[in-house]
Amino acid sequence: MIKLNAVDQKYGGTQILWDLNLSIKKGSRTCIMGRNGVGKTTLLKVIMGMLPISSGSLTINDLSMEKSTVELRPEIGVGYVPQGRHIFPQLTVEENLKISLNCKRQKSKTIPEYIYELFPVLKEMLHRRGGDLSGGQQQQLAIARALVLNPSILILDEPNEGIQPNIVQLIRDVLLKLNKEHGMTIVLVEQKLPFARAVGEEFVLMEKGQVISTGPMTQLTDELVGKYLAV
Ligand SMILES: Nc1ncnc2c1ncn2[C@@H]1O[C@H](COP(=O)(O)OP(=O)(O)OP(=O)(O)O)[C@@H](O)[C@H]1O
Repeated sequence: MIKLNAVDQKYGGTQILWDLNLSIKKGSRTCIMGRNGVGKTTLLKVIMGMLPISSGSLTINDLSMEKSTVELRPEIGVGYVPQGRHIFPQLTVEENLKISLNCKRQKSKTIPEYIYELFPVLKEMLHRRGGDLSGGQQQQLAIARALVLNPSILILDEPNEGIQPNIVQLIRDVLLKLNKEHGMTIVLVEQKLPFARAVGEEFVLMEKGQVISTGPMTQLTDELVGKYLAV
């Protein structure tokens, strides 16, 4: 369970998140939506401990996280796939994956086989440099790298940005499988409505740094879409 209560966040003097309240259930698939610049990425970075909060509280699995840094997230089972992927271009696919194994939580020092079952292309390209992969392959690598630590919560920031349709489908299927078969909590920022509807079972709508509506995806009405998502 991830819980934010009355969270404010500022970049220098500019306040981005305002009195933000949010509760994400264990085992759910939650899609955070809203127009460009409303604070979706900032919210994920706050959850990840990459940005400090000015006031309010953040708990993950009932642990108080306001003061804890990003390094603690893998230790408590939170995986993150950042916007833009951020893989290491000079390292091979295998080296990119093995970097996660340095985390203390990880007792085994081998890459779990199920990762290659989810993303077979990575096994074929194990010794290729990350920077030489296509955008879609890099995105698979970014997700796989987060999965190496067997997280119980996986947080993804626009995993489909600039990705071709067949890889978008693969990512959709992988996220559904991780949730349904591994019980993983999935939290994603997604702009594209069809993908959000296919993967999310809960929606969170943001506007001007606040959560203004939440509920089951089936209740994301055309009126809400028109008001808060349509450009
Ligand atoms: N490092 C920063 N310093 C100052 N302001 C920032 C910084 N990063 C983001 N912002 C501002 O914070 C606001 C929210 O940005 P954020 O990236 O969280 O929005 P978003 O909803 O994820 O947008 P998008 O859909 O375009 O990715 C924007 O006005 C942005 O310009």
